[in-house]
This record gives sequence, structure tokens and C-alpha cells, in this order.
Amino acid sequence: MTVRLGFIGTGDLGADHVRRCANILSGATVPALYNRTQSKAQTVAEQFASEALVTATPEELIESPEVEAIVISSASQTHEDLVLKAIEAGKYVFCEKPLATTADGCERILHAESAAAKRLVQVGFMRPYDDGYQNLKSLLTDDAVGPVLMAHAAHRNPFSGPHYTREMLISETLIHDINTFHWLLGESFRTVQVFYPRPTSRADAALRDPQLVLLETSSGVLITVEVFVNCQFGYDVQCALIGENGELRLPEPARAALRKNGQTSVAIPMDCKERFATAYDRELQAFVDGVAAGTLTGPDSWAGYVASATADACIRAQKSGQKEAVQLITQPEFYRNDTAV
Ligand SMILES: NC(=O)c1ccc[n+]([C@@H]2O[C@H](COP(=O)([O-])OP(=O)(O)OC[C@H]3O[C@@H](n4cnc5c(N)ncnc54)[C@H](O)[C@@H]3O)[C@@H](O)[C@H]2O)c1
Ligand SMILES: O[C@H]1[C@H](O)[C@@H](O)[C@H](O)[C@@H](O)[C@H]1O
Repeated sequence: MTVRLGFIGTGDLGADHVRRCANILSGATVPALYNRTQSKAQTVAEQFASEALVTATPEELIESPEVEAIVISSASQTHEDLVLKAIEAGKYVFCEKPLATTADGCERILHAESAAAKRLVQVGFMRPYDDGYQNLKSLLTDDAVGPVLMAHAAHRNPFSGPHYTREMLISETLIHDINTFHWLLGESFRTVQVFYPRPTSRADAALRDPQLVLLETSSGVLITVEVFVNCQFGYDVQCALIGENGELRLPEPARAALRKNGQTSVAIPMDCKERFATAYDRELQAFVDGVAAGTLTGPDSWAGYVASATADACIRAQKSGQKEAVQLITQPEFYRNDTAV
């Protein structure tokens, strides 16, 4: 069976997703594309999907009988509305992170999906599809280090660009780490706090880059996450979990060591598309397979909600300088027996 995917948002990551759908994934075709600036969608269609219709509105794409399922990679503030429209049309939808820019927005999606009485949404958290993170998860599941007590993570980007704001270090960047620990430890968060170290001179002072976030899980695991979006040297993701009986550490991506001119060197990826290329392939293949089988398995709306609610608390903590409580609604029955990754 071939799944007909309509793509909304053909910017940097959206274009890459269309490329992987056209060149790498199996069982999927691209009958339609939409981007707010139409010419961008046209260019991507010419490159990777010459038969695709470039629609004039996102609604036209969502409602088109040619489109069975939707992939949203448009700007984050558009996600909630588009996901709600996809659910209303009864279509499966893969939505890039964040599911919505606020917990309230995610809650509206939880209600709409539960009311549809069918799991329709997969959120684009790709780390659970990365070999290294999968290895961490299976060792934790095998109780390799006993109960986890602490964890330390770093999420570094080489440059953030002028559009980045202080809040986006949380809502766009840290949100991956929040989801990672929710998934790895199988628990959500009680409190959060944000600290501002000496800022880098390589970014606008208003950004307050880097930031150090302290997350406390419901069972009391303390997690530090360094978020540094102008670190200059690479797209660098680190994670270590310390348990009663040992430590687990995320491996570096496999790269050959170059010995030359009296030195050994190993390349560091420079962006997420390179660092997580295989994980993006696998998450979208899982979506295509899930649509074909009528059962989605990837990160669900509840995971998207927990991430956004925790991010909201971190943004409050950025402003207050205090420890802030994470406020979560009771998990709806609909999401309790989910088979999400
Ligand atoms: N999972 C990841 O690791 C990852 C990586 C990069 C980006 N993202 C997410 O993907 C999304 C896109 O990021 P990007 O880096 O490609 O940004 P981008 O700015 O390159 O692309 C966004 C695109 O959305 C389009 N757009 C804006 N408003 C729109 C609307 N109302 N309808 C349709 N299109 C609209 C813009 O014209 C642009 O082409 C963001 O939500 C971001 O958080 C996720
Ligand atoms: O949208 C991107 C993307 O999610 C990357 O994976 C993350 O490292 C960046 O910080 C963020 O801006």
C-alpha cells in the first residue's frame, strides 16, 4: 500500500522531509505541498515531487481527497491550528515539534483527538529513533545501572540566527531534552529552574545564551541541561544518566578518526539534519507504516503536551528566577494504554 502524504511547510526541515519521502522512504508518495510563500513549495516540488499540486491554502491540502495523511513542518506557531484541522478532517498527521507553542494549545489537541476516538497524531521528536538513544533506553529498561538518581545533558547548536529569542532556547531547543527524559525515564517533571551563566559575547546579550536548566522528575531525579545555541563548534548533543550501580552515557555518532599532521581528529556534525539524519528517516518511515497499518506508534499528543507544559514552566522560571512547579492535567484515559515509542 502507498500512503499519500501532503506536506505543509517546505522551509529548511520541511524540504528535507519531502526529499526523504521522495528518495529514501518506502511506501509513500507526495501528491500535494503547501507553503505560505508559494514559490518555496514550487521549488521543492520541482526538486523532489514534480507531480505534486501546490495548493493555495493549507485547508485545500488538508481536505484534498488526494491527501491521506499530513506532515506539518511549518513555523511552530502554526502547528496547533493545522493539527486541529487535520483531526477535524479525520486524517493522520505528523507534526514537527513543538506540538503547539503552549500547554493550553496541546490540551485543545488532546481533547480533539480523544473526541475523534482514534489516535491520529505523531509528534516529530526524533531522538527515540536514534541508535545511541535507543541503546540508552534499552539499557535502562534492562535495569543496567539500577534506579537513576541524576542526569546531565547538553544541547548545543553552532549558531542560532537573529530570529532566536530567549524563550526559544526553551520552546524550540530544550523541548527535545524534556521529551528525551520523559521517554527515557518514563516519568514527568515536578519542578524546573533556569540559571543564566556568564553570557557568550558571540550572541545578542538579550538572548542570555547559554542557559542551564534544572529539571526535577516526579520521583526526584535531578537533571541538568545546558542549552547553548551559539557554541560555534558544532551541533553537539550529550547525555549521561547516573544510577545506583553505574553510569550510562550517550555515544558520539560513529565517525572515523582522522590521523594527520601529528593529530587525531573526529568531525562533529554541524546541524540537526546531519546529526539526526537516520533518526528523521526512521520517524517518518514509522509514520508512513503506522498510517498504512492504521496504528501510529511514535511520540503521541500526550508526549507533546508534557513537553510543552514543562517548557511553559521553564519560561516562567526564566522570568521569575525561582523554582517553578510543572502543572499537568490528569492523563486522559485515551492516552494511558498507548504504544507510543
Ligand atoms: N525535530 C527537529 O529536530 C526539528 C529541526 C528543525 C526544525 N524543526 C521544527 O520544524 C518547523 C520548521 O522549522 P524550519 O527550521 O524548517 O523553519 P523554516 O523557517 O526554515 O521553515 C518554516 C516554513 O514554514 C513556512 N510557513 C510560515 N508560516 C506558514 C503557514 N502559516 N503555513 C504554511 N507554511 C508557513 C515558512 O514560509 C517556511 O518555509 C519548526 O516548527 C521547528 O521547530 C524541528
Ligand atoms: O528547531 C531546531 C531543531 O529542533 C533542532 O533539533 C534544535 O537543536 C534547535 O535548537 C531548534 O532550533
